[in-house]
Amino acid sequence: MTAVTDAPALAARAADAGRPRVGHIDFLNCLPLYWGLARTGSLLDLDLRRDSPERLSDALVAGELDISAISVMEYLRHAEDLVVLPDIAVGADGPVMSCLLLSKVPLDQLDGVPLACTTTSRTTVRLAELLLSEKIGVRPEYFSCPPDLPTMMAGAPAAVVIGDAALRASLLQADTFGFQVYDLAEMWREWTGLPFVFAVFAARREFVAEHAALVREVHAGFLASRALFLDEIDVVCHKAARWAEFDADTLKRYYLSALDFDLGDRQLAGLREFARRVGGSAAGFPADPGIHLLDTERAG
Ligand SMILES: C=C(O[C@@H]1C=C(C(=O)O)C=C[C@H]1O)C(=O)O
Repeated sequence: MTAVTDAPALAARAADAGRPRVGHIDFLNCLPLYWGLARTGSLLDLDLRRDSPERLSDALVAGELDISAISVMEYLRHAEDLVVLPDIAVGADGPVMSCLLLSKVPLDQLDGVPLACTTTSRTTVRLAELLLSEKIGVRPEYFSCPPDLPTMMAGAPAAVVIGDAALRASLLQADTFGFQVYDLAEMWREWTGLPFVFAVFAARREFVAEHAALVREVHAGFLASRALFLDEIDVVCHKAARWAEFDADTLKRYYLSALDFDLGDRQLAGLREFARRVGGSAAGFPADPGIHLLDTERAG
């Protein structure tokens, strides 16, 4: 794994350049952060890469980024190399609206049936597999597919989708394709009573060791951005509705009632419960992984 071995050198180079390399999920779910970073001017202090979650996850693990959102499955696999930023995440404590299982047949009929999984997700696809095997008692034939709904549904009666593609599928395309929509965060909540965390924000451990104050600054910038977004939510949703496919009320519902951007004790309990249920040698991480949180008071 050359990329991982080179990571400290890459991190040192980035810090020399003065701006940390930060990964940002290019979905509507992370618009709150982007809005705030742009409004406060913090955006100019970051070397920001906007990309889909699976690519950002790989880039953080490879040391091509210093701080990034990372899909929880990838975080758990590389928890030893990463430090989690507290109080911020992408999750839900009930229906999330954008991490969905779509199916043309009842879920208990999915045994042995092809099920298309979006290539953009590492966590939601694992959550779907967990719920289907443990809660519903079926084992479909999972295959990866780019997040294009016609292609996914041409090859299978069911699909797992996330992000904007999932919002589009449930809000705009369900009638055309004739599937039922199952919200995976809602199913998790009913099953466990806990919130679900899909992505955390993490910094590479050696980057924190060398640039703790900078990481704390970026973290504070994220929290301030989210707060500013919430103050200005009506304006943001009206502006975003001009170019997004969804109206302002739908966006506001997504940000205020569906997504949960916190990472506190309850969310960490949800994350640990997920690790307990899916961890083991096949997953590539233990059922009880150590979660290192950034010390926001002193050096990280
Ligand atoms: C809520 C969401 O959370 C996401 C789900 C992810 C995954 O399944 O791997 C990764 C990052 C997040 O974007 C979403 O994409 O809609």
